[in-house]
Amino acid sequence: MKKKNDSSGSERSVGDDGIKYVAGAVRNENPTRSSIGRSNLVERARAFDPKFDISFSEGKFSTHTAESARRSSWANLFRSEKEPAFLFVSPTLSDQRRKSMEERILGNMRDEQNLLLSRRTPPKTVPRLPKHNRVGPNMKALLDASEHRRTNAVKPVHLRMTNAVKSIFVDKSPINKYAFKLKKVCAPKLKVSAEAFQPPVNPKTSWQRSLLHKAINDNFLLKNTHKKTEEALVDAMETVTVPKGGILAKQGDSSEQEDNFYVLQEGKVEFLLDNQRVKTAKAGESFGEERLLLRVPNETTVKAMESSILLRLNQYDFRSIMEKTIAEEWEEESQRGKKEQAEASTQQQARKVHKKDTHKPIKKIQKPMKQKTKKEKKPKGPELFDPKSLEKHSMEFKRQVEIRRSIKKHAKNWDDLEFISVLGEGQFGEVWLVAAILPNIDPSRQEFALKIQNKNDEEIRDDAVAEIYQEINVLKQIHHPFIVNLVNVYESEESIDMLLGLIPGGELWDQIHVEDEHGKWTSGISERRARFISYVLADTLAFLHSRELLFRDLKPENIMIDKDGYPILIDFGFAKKVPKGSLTFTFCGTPNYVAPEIIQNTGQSVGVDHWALGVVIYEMISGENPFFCDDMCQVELYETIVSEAPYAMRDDKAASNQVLNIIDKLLQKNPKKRLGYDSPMELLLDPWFKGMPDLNEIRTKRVKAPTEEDADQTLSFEEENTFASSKEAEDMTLVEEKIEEDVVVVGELPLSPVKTMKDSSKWIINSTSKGKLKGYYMSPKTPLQRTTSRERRDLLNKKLVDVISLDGNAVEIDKPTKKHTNATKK
Ligand SMILES: Nc1ncnc2c1ncn2[C@@H]1O[C@H](COP(=O)(O)OP(=O)(O)OP(=O)(O)O)[C@@H](O)[C@H]1O
Repeated sequence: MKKKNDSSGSERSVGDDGIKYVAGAVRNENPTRSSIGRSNLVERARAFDPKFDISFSEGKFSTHTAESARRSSWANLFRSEKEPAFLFVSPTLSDQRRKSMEERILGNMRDEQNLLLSRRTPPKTVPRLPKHNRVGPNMKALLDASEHRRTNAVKPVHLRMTNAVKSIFVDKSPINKYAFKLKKVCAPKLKVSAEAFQPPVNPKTSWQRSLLHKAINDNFLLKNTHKKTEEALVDAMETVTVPKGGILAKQGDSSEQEDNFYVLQEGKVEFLLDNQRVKTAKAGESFGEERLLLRVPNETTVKAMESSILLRLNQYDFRSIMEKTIAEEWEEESQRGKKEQAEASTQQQARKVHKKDTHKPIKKIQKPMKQKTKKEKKPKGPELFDPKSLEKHSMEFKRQVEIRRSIKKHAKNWDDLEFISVLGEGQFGEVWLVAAILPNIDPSRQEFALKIQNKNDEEIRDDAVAEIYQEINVLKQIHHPFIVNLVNVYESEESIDMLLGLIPGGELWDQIHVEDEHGKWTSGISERRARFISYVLADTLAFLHSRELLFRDLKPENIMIDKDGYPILIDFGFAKKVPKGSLTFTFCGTPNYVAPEIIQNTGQSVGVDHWALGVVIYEMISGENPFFCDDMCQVELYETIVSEAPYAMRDDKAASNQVLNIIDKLLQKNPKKRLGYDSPMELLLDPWFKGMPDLNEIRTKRVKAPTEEDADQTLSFEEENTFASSKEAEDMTLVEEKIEEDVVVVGELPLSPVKTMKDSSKWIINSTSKGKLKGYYMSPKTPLQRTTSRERRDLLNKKLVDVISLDGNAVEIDKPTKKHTNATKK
């Protein structure tokens, strides 16, 4: 084990065995016991994985309040007040993530910033259980159990933990999953409609204007705004002066008055975390961009270090200006497009007439031609879902209609339901397993899920009740085999409760992240299943989009798996009707899944769901989020989504070229270039879905959904799907040396020879048509991983250009049957 001291006194360790370790720690002078306990931590870490190593070093840090702890990630660094803190990183973490974490955490330690975090946030104390007068049989016991569950519950955090951390720190009770539940967010409603909004114009010098333009163009959130919008934003900013010691923002404050973005014109400000300076800003710098997006608590207090002049923009003005100017631009663009199209068609007609009948008087030619209504070209591909066709063919569909009718008759009231257990927890209440007796249905005792949503909860957002009604309205309109079935609605003074069809297979999240009996977590599902689930989801989204509905909260928690292994969409709280050709603007969704245009406020259309689908596919394959890193705060996450490519997928994950390609196409930053923007068929006809069963067979569930047990078949499900993977990760440097030894270059490689992974006695080579090797190769001796980083691919390209022979034996190469396009991730 090599150890390298850095200037902070923290240590970094690199294992000789090729496994990456990072372990650093700081502790204060009074290292008594912590709630976790250092030795306990080491012991548990090693129980999880004997190779897991942790080293410690001395350092100083100051005390923390629960508030600062709450705002930070608790995945990598743990402490409780006046007690030791530990930094550790899962050995399964990819190089890139590890590096980024190391830089952030150790870098921050060097800056003497305190990043030390608390393990738990305080339990929720507000009881939000149904009132006793509404209690059905056995409810008392359930209430007690539920109360216990609640007081012991770990409040949902917006961050994911590395698997290693999960397995060490999370106790094994069923409440644990709530610890990982991602919180959804939504911006407050605008006070006046953007159309009616009159953007303010505050006078400014030309010097101030250029300062603001520069600040806008330097800011990840604002830099892509159009010229007109940018001018309006500059106009709207107002000048504020603060004396030395004046407070611009208070830590933890989430009031409307603090929804401001600032550009510092003159002076200096400091950012205080629990009264300790963590950062300063000088003239020309900006801060507070997160407050333009959402009403979130301030991370720090911002205080003027000297008398300062700032330019300020508030959230409502920002959002209204964006919405107004972008909607206008959008409208202008579409009018321009229509005009150009009409002109082109008139000219074409005129040319035709002119050609045919040149002797006719010009006047006649100029007469507006009656435009032939061109039959819209039907895109090639499967037909979109039509509920009527299903009504005719699907027994299950008919049964649902009967059940809905029967409930209206036999379980009209809440009291007619039998409460069985809690199935899940939502933001404003719980989801219960309930049963109703329906005499005309076989069997007569039918089980459902009851989503209880409290109207008077003190934590409830202003717009949340409207959201509940919105969800009900949307679900009432749509009937689809893969969208949760709304059976009935019960309303009282306290809550609005939705009786839903029971989806017994749990959330997709639970299938992606699985804990075995030893507490070890594995993440990711087989590509075969991921492909099936994605195909069904793409079809379901196409249906919603054809109804002009955006879902806006696609994530593994909102995709349930039914008894047959099919994915069902739940939670339509953010679904919104957006007419074709229009945009919507309000920031809604779950941070890890929001598209760049949501963050940048440039208008949302179908692309936001396609982006989220890209993230979900990435997560199903890799078990990780493509943009989120364990110690990120929300602004960093948003910046990564807007500006950076997804993380390279971990090398121990099997992934075909096709899946990497579709992820790339869905995670296009520009929504107009994103797969599915022009037509849902683009998505359904993507090469990754080639060979999928007929959609009508799927919609009527006549196709058996693949299970994890079928995972082996994955590799032969299509000849052109190339796989190369090994579960044992190899250290990159070792692999590179072996390439040098083993590879003999003998000739030219014409096209893409493809073999399945099972045939691992041969090299698997996948090249582009130009003869450059890019992508997959393996041998029994050197189980190389699919290359994931561009530098590494380039390096290998140089080394493995033409035909490859292993240990002197010529490689048997099959003649390719099909030409492969775009074989690797760019
Ligand atoms: N029809 C159902 N069948 C079985 N379980 C369900 C059903 N609907 C919801 N659940 C469970 O309850 C959980 C919460 O439901 P849902 O996501 O609809 O609530 P929510 O209040 O919108 O949650 P959040 O706001 O946290 O996303 C789900 O994640 C799931 O585990």
